[in-house]
Amino acid sequence: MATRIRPSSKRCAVIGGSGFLGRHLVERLVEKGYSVAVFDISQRYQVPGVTFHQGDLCDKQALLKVLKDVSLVFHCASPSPACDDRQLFWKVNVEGTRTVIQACQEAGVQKLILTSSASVVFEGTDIKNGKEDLPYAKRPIDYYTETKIHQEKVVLEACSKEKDFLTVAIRPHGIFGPRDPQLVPILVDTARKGKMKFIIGDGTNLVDFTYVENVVHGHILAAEHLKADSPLCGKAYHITNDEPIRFWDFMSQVLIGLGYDAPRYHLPYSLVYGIAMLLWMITCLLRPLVNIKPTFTPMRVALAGTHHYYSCWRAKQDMGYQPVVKLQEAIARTVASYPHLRKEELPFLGQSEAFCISFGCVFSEIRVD
Ligand SMILES: NC(=O)C1=CN([C@@H]2O[C@H](COP(=O)(O)OP(=O)(O)OC[C@H]3O[C@@H](n4cnc5c(N)ncnc54)[C@H](O)[C@@H]3O)[C@@H](O)[C@H]2O)C=CC1
Ligand SMILES: CC(C)=CCC[C@@H](C)[C@H]1CC[C@H]2C3=C(CC[C@]12C)[C@@]1(C)CCC(=O)C[C@@H]1CC3
Repeated sequence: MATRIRPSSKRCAVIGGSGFLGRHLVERLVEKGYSVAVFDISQRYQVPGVTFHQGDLCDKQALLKVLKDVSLVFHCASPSPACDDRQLFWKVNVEGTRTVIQACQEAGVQKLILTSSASVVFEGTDIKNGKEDLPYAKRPIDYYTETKIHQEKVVLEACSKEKDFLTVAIRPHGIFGPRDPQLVPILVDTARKGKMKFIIGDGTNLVDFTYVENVVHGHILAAEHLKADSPLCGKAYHITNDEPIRFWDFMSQVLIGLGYDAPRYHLPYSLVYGIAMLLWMITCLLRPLVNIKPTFTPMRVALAGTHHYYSCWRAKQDMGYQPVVKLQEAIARTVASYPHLRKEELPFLGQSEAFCISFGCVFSEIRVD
């Protein structure tokens, strides 16, 4: 019988390595002396020593070519939550992840680290210091979350010491940092349209925002601690900054840092959530005709108006996790990394004019892409 030669434990692949988190992860892995192969549907950068493989993770043959001499795989690919395309989420996050597992097993990969999401337990109601044993959301708010739940289950169930295939899921929350295509750009876009004048709810809700380097640190620690006799096998781990902050204070600090005004007028949470739900249903009905993308989706409103912060005690205990960049330093670095999103000086608008325009915008403007 032919014996399989084990690839070095420092040979790894990052599926989704062209993305925001993926690229930060690749850069850190290279710094730490790993040899890295990136697998992604698109290539967006080049790093010396990193090999790029363009392909769809639903294509097992394409994956096998990359995974054949790799012992460790990070899977951080997903369609953007903003696309709200149920079929695509199922195809990539659930079916595609099954394909990733099969390809890993066939290629002899020993460890798979999944980027899941703390949102897998979020149903739109308060979560305070949530632990990993909270049940999965029975009624997930959006299709993205629905498929992240299935994806995490599939990966954790595949963990098998007998098959020499170990898995772990990292659940970050609200990742931010340089090059993020989502949080800061959407926030600035919303502010530029005059829609960021309102605080949803009383503004006291605490939330986790996690700096990308801390998320990367959690992934690498997980990879290095995942062994057959370790408690990590088949488990999920919250990775946060461990400094919950009021959602609206975080938004205000980023906005002010970039030269925009902080939101200050309050709107009742249930009113905004109801309107967001109604708008979402209308967009679904109209979808065969036009693709409308409302800024305030039910998920975003729920995230903006409720407490949702998580304990990372399990990661501290099992893998020695501690955030490496504190929140205030992380916000300062992030703001400094977006000079192109700074506010350009515009003619002065009176406070009452600004209020009327913004109030109208929030509820009436629907963007047709
Ligand atoms: N951004 C956030 O706040 C959070 C993100 N996550 C998770 O972290 C992971 C990374 O997210 P981001 O870096 O923010 O997203 P991103 O959109 O920047 O990166 C995702 C990458 O996946 C690639 N991809 C998508 N479909 C693919 C396919 N079929 N085959 C191969 N590659 C494919 C994309 O091209 C992209 O490069 C995702 O799994 C996401 O669910 C979890 C919690 C919070
Ligand atoms: C209310 C509003 C329009 C605020 C602008 C910022 C939002 C776009 C972000 C605030 C919290 C973010 C967040 C995610 C996406 C961007 C935000 C809604 C995720 C849904 C991304 C994917 C996940 O797995 C969970 C994230 C939670 C926080």
